[in-house]
Amino acid sequence: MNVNNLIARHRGTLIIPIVIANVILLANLASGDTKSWQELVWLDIAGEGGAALLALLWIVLILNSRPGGRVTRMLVAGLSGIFLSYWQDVMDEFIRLPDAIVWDHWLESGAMPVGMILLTLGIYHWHKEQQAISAQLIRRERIFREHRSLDNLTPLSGAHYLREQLKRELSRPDQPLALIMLDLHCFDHSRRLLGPSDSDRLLKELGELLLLNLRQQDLLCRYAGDRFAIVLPMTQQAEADRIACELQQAVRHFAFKTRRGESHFMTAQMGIAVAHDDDACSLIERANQRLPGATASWQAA
Ligand SMILES: Nc1nc2c(ncn2[C@@H]2O[C@H](COP(=O)(O)OP(=O)(O)OP(=O)(O)O)[C@@H](O)[C@H]2O)c(=O)[nH]1
Repeated sequence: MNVNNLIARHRGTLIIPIVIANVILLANLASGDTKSWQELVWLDIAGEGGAALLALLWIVLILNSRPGGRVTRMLVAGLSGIFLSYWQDVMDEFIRLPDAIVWDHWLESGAMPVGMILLTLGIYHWHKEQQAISAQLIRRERIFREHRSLDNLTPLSGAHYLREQLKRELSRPDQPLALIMLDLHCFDHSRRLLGPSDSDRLLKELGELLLLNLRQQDLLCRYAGDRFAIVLPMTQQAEADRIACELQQAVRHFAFKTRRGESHFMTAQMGIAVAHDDDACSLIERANQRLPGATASWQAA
């Protein structure tokens, strides 16, 4: 946990419970008498003090794992209420307040339920937020399932994973399956123009772009170099043609930004094969051969 970073990001949110805790401490000291050593009940101090410290720790953990914003503020406000209620409880163990004072009871009994309500609302909105994030990530889930076969640049799965997945898909009888091979046009020229670092980033960003244009069930792999493979389960020729066309448009309109801030445009060529009594290798071979200018010997690394 980087404390400096945490303080820099959430200074405003952190400072409020700390200032209130100090005000409560001063108010107790100003209004009451300190208890003698013999009067202290150590079990209560440990229980209430421990609970206050835990609530404080939760605040720090939440701030450390979340960006700022409404949901984070709600969670912190809820936990702050719980923390301040326990904090006043601990004060009672050290300082005796006159019977005429009632604000300590209000603080002890009021801050806890208010804190709980705010925390519940915060958790509810966090859950909603997480659902939205999960919906975004679900398309990538297939890619991250097999970490062993990830390509270390993009990171998409490679040719080996592609063959495994094709074998699995082709073993299901009577289910149409299409494969698109997408090859960047003249990427060698782009690589020389952009340099190794920018051209690597281009491949990475292009992978992201392609993913965004695919359906949930589709699988994107980096077959080799500047060639991507897209497995389209339950897909006939017409649908595969439409998806290939959309991907081609997406690549064409992608304005990659170089480190110098210039836009670099690419085009892609497609080879589409729909499975008919194929095994994984023959389907890949046919899709590769349908790329414009393809040679039969083209193989993944
Ligand atoms: N930056 C970068 N370049 C790569 C990577 N893998 C392969 N390349 C480059 O990709 C280029 C592929 O070149 P070619 O196979 O000739 O393809 P092309 O230039 O697109 O030619 P056509 O496909 O015929 O249009 C080569 O220059 C490789 O060095 C990589 O991981 N990063």
